[in-house]
Amino acid sequence: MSFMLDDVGLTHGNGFVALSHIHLSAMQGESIALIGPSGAGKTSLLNTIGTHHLPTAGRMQVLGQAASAQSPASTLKVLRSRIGTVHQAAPIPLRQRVVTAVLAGKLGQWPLWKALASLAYPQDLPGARDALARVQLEDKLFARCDQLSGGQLQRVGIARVLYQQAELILADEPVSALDPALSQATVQLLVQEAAARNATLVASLHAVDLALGHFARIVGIRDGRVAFDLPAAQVTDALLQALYANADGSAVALPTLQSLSSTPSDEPSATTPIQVIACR
Ligand SMILES: Nc1ncnc2c1ncn2[C@@H]1O[C@H](COP(=O)(O)OP(=O)(O)OP(=O)(O)O)[C@@H](O)[C@H]1O
Repeated sequence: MSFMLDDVGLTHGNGFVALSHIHLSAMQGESIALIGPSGAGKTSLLNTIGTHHLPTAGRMQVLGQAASAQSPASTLKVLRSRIGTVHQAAPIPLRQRVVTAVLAGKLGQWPLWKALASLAYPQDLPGARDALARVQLEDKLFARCDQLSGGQLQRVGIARVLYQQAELILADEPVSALDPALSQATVQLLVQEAAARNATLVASLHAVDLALGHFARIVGIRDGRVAFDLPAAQVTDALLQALYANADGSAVALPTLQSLSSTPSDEPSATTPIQVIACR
């Protein structure tokens, strides 16, 4: 078992209930896409599995370890070093060099002396170069992060997780800053990487076609709850319509790679039809 959430709830400090009654588990090596409308709770769920938020209700186990608000900080620190996270906006100091940002993937696994030394003298140039080559950024090894575009920075965040070789990869909208072709290639890279190392991958995606095209298991999230948890081939158009429907029940066009890339805001276009090609 990679993780198990048993009736988990998450209430934020301001009293907002972001997640309720979540039952979700994954075997080691599974790849899962989280989909659902904006504000549904996908990021909250990923942050909870990653132990950055701890459940305020229910029980959670991650990588064989119980994780709760009562867990010792040292236990959570070790656990987090085994989890790789790709953020929507990579939390990378902009003055840092790309090589340092990638090598930071293993800071939690290295002894303190090596981690500190790596800040001044990068400790594993070939490893960083390899990871960057996989996201087509080999030539940016010594660039400063503030010289990169938003999409390049997002790919540096992905290279960092590839370098980390985590047992559990949590990717929160990992391709939101990439064009459709690069989005496809990058999601495929993450899925292939996880499969090759038997790592578990959970990715939240706005584009429904991207999720259905690359992931065997799809979890729909709405209003902080699991709306469905199904093999991609069993996710019907009716389920998707219900997942994304407006609060008054009226239908919306489903968000696709194409509609999202041609719409400046994160609102899906009202006209784009979706072509569902399920992953088998
Ligand atoms: N730290 C916080 N404190 C209070 N409320 C929060 C906090 N973080 C998130 N929320 C609220 O929880 C709800 C779920 O947010 P979340 O970011 O998990 O949704 P999401 O499905 O990832 O959305 P999106 O697709 O737009 O990124 C939202 O209403 C959000 O405003």
